[in-house]
Amino acid sequence: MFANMLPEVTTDLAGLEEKAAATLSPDALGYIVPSAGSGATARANRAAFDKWQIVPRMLRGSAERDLSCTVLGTDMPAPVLIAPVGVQQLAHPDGELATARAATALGLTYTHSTAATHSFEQVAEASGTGSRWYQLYWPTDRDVCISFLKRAKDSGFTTLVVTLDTGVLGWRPKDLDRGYLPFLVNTGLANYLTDPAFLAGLSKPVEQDPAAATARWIGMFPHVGLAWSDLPFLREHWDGPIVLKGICCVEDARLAVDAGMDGIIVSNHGGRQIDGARGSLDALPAIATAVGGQIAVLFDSGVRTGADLFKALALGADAVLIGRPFLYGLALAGQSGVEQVMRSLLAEFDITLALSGYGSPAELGPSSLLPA
Ligand SMILES: Cc1cc2nc3c(=O)[nH]c(=O)nc-3n(C[C@H](O)[C@H](O)[C@H](O)COP(=O)(O)O)c2cc1C
Ligand SMILES: O=C(O)C(=O)c1ccccc1
Repeated sequence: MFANMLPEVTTDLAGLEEKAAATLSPDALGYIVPSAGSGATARANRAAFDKWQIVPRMLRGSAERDLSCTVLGTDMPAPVLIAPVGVQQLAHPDGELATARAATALGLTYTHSTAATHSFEQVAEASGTGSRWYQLYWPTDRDVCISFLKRAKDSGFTTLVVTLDTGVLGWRPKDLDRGYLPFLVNTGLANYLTDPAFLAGLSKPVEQDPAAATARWIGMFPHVGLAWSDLPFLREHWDGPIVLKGICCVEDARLAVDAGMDGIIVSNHGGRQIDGARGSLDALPAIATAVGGQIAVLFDSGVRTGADLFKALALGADAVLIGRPFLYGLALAGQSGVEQVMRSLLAEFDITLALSGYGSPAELGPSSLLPA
């Protein structure tokens, strides 16, 4: 009888990458798993978690834990979200639709990437009553930007996440050596190719001149010149909460507060952008101390296990985004794979809380950890 209780996707969260790697095409593998340059930032992300150890407390546990929380008006069953990840069809043919469905099934918030392989409207339908946020890659074309914001709002995306660390794609040798741009562009343009403002800039239908569509996208994606003074434009065109993604230091966190932002995501993009950047978790404590309580402080990069969730929350994160692990679940078993990975993460987190003497994530704090 126990045979049908065996998990389809491994519960070994730290071993997911190896399992998923075996199912991915060489293009997908080269794109999803590696990081920028020599991989130093990705290693720093993991090393940052190993610098902290959990201090378990005895005889004060709660028989029932309550993991729920509210972040920027979004109710969450646990302080965990699905990170924005582009081109998810590389991992599985159902792509973002499977991920959005899995998020809805678990009550988790799904964050829709501008570089998705399914459009706002398709994802909204798949997500149904589920909670959804929208991640903006701010196009240099003003009309396309405004159109994206409007479509996201009309499709029920409640919070805007603005990614600042990808003004241009990082130096990724594993992709560059395979000449990866065509597959990235061919799969990752769903939002653009369904956008009236994007299509209005093309002189021929896309089918007749796909290269022109690609060129238009390449022309508007890089946005290195963005400045703090550009942010009021977003307030004009977005009436919900706005969160800046990619914050790595206290100075920028303070500027986000000064700019009237509602939250930040402390993140180095999973090590995919700058090679040799500091570990994301290394940046978190000082940022949380400086601006926590004034704006929402979210975190990602390098989280792999429930114990990692515990550490990030103890160091001041209000909630944590999960990147590659859910993508590995998607690669292994589509919607069900995403659900299994996220369930495992949440279960391990709950067990870690229980064993350490906590009844809820809000009880975690600096005294929950000691330096290793
Ligand atoms: C394949 C892949 C594609 C990504 N695409 C996006 C994206 O479109 N927008 C974005 O803001 N971040 C993107 N990210 C970064 C994630 O949102 C997140 O910051 C990162 O994956 C967290 O690190 P982790 O993978 O170690 O959990 C992507 C990450 C991966 C692995
Ligand atoms: O690869 C990424 O990390 C990413 O953010 C991205 C950027 C452009 C298109 C697709 C994904």
